[in-house]
Amino acid sequence: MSSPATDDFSQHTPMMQQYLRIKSEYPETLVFYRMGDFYEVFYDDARKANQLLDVTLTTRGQSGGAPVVMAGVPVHALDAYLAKLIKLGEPVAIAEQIGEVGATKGPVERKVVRVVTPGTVTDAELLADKQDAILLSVATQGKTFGLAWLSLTQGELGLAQCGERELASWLARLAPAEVLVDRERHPAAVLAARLPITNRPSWQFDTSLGQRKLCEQLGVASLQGFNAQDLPTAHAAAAALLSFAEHTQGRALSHVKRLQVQRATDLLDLPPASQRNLELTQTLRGETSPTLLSLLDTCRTGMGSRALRHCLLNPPRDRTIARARQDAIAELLATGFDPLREALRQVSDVERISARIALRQVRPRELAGLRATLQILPELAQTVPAGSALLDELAVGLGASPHLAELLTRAIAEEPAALLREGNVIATGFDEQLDELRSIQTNCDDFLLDLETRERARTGITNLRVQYNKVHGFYIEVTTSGLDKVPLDYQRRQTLKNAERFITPELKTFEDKALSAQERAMAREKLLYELVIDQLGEELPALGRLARSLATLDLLAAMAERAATLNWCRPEFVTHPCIDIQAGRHPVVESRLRETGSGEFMANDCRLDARTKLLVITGPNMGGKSTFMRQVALIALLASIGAYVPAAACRLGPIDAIHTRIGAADDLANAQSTFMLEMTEAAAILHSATEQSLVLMDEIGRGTSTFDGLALAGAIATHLHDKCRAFTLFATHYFELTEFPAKHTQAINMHVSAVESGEDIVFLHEIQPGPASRSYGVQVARLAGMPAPVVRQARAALEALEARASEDESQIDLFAAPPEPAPGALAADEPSPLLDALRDLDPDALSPREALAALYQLKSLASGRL
Ligand SMILES: Nc1ncnc2c1ncn2[C@@H]1O[C@H](COP(=O)(O)OP(=O)(O)OP(=O)(O)O)[C@@H](O)[C@H]1O
Repeated sequence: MSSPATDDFSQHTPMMQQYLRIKSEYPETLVFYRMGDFYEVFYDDARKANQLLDVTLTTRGQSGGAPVVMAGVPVHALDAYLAKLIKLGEPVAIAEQIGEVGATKGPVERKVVRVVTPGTVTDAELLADKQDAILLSVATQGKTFGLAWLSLTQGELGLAQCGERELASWLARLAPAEVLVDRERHPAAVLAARLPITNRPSWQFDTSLGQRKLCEQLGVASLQGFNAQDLPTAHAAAAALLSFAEHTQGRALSHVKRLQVQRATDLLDLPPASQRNLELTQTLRGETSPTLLSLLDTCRTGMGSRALRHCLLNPPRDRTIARARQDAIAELLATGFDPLREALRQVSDVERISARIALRQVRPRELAGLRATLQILPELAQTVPAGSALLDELAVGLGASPHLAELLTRAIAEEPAALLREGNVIATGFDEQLDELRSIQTNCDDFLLDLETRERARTGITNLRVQYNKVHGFYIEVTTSGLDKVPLDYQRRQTLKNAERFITPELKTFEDKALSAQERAMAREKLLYELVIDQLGEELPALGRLARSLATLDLLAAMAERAATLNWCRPEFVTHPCIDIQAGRHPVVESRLRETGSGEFMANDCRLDARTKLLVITGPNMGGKSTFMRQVALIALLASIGAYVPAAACRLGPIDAIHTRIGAADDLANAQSTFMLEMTEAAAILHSATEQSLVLMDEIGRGTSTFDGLALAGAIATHLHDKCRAFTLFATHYFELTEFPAKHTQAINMHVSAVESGEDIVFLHEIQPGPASRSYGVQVARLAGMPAPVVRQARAALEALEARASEDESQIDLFAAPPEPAPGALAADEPSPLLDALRDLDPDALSPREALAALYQLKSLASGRL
């Protein structure tokens, strides 16, 4: 049968009634119901578990007149199963036994203690070491989107608001593990990003509820202190976010005390296409290496790796942070970073351990790891060079809480058991009562030996043995041959094939004492552990500071190491617009060449400034155009995060965005053809690029017929040059575009060089001024192993085409200013201030004087004077 309806519980067994009640509160979530050493799942959940986890379906007894379909997973294997389900985007509610067994009539009390979802996992085993799980909530109000996100392990909240066009960038930048949306409204960008979605009821996306919850969470009366008061849509998202996070953790989130408001204008805009095309964290094939991140990440800790990924995807526009990081890296390079990196090897993941302390899920061995980290802090601090403001500040962060190390040393055993319920977690000497209870257990062996000797002497049974097992407790075992000597005070406990087992009043008294001592020791240990967590909980802010200091030190030391190993230089920031790179290299291509021994990378300059804003780059396929363009973008990005860059020298003015339009595969899943995708991305760039943006356009227009493509490429280049005035690298195979600079003062021609030797072609990968002389497509095809007859035919056809083209003298101006549209013929999507003003007018709300003023304004707009 499928899961029983919720209203007929009474026909079920008491245990199934309890289960069904719990399940009715989590109808859309798999419920893991604890029964002794197993978590059981029932009915439809069991069938799902059978499919997803390959666990065996069974039936057990009857309840409500039908067999109970169930499946189970052993408690010790829970993490492995959870990891699998989380990967599949399947949330799990964990119902534990919270009452004493046998304390009440009927089944032992059970309660859902937490719900594990992709965005709210905190278990070290379930999280990727180098990536944080971000839970994001998206609210929609009119055309505004509100974002609120939470990293449970970092204890940090984020808020932002954006328009529809920017939403995709935010999603790409945050890369959430789970997105909460109003079940009535699914924003298109969220669907397109194909992220795991969790639906929440509409009423939870409420602005005033969000404000209240945020204030409560942060312990403040107003959000003004965080500069977060004027973000109503983000507050609505926060309402749903905080409710969900509390619901999954089954408790308030006491450690979440930091709030960061991000405004799109604070960050360098890196749209999803740029992240993808520049292969920042993933290759175009979706692998994690080789990418910029995989090359940069030599961090020694998971905290450092996560901080590095975060800073790579969130480059600030303001250069203050970058300058501070550069100073720190310079200091580390001058003084040496190896001792610091060596010390960082011994550091455990303080960030995640702190979160698990806050959520009261921390395991004994994690506390032992925290203790070891705290103990080496003084030594680690010695390895941080002085002299840079940032390093000095971070060194102070390491000085946190010496008494915490002392508490953990006193309280936690040197090598604690993996789980609290295994005992031997609290150190000897920490608590008198616990020591006493434990000594009863240790003395147990002595007592049993002593009793055995005494009883052998008393009864004359020489092979009599005193023993213990879990099921029958303590007993005296006598083999059949000795049974006639058994005294009267021996009471039979169990009969075996060749022996009998007995108990005596003395042994019974001892058993009661020993067993209760064990139970009491266990309970005492649990209580003491909770008290230690309480004390640690009070130090969470200090632990948070420590985690951030360690993460940043690791990140800076890794950046210094990369700069030294890969021979990178410190970029200089200037206030005037320019991108001036001397002997720049593509870091990933360069290291690949080195690894595979395929030769040296050819370094190239790039000079863009107020006078030269657009480079038309031509040259043969495989010549290195894409590599050159990407390297310029990567260098600009690396500089923005404060890293050194792969160049001999580099000077950069302000940059607000990196836009890229580079060939991509068809996006079949979103039903977009290659050409449609190309135009959509190009349109987005033309709409948002500014004078401070860097734009890479690689072979725009190649997805359609030659004339269409050429015409579009010309018009797009003109728009970028005349209207956006962005720094643009424009690679193209259309030779006609080499005419562009003749008519556009801020554009110049560049080409990648190649030389012909006989029928072959040799790529020099050198960027030189001027247009390319020809495209060498046929030679490249020959290199690629094209059959000789095809190459011959193509060469002949090419010659004929070139001859015909040179006969046709008629010239078309590809770059002429666009003709004015006929009056009244505005395209539907073309912005018109006149129509906008007209639409905004509400005639019923105007006084006669206002109506007259409005009429004048409309007339001015119509004549183009406004
Ligand atoms: N500066 C360089 N030094 C050494 N090798 C290079 C350099 N630039 C590119 N290469 C090598 O040449 C290959 C092709 O480069 P790239 O893809 O940039 O060419 P392209 O001109 O954009 O070609 P296409 O027009 O076919 O896209 C790279 O994979 C790399 O191995």
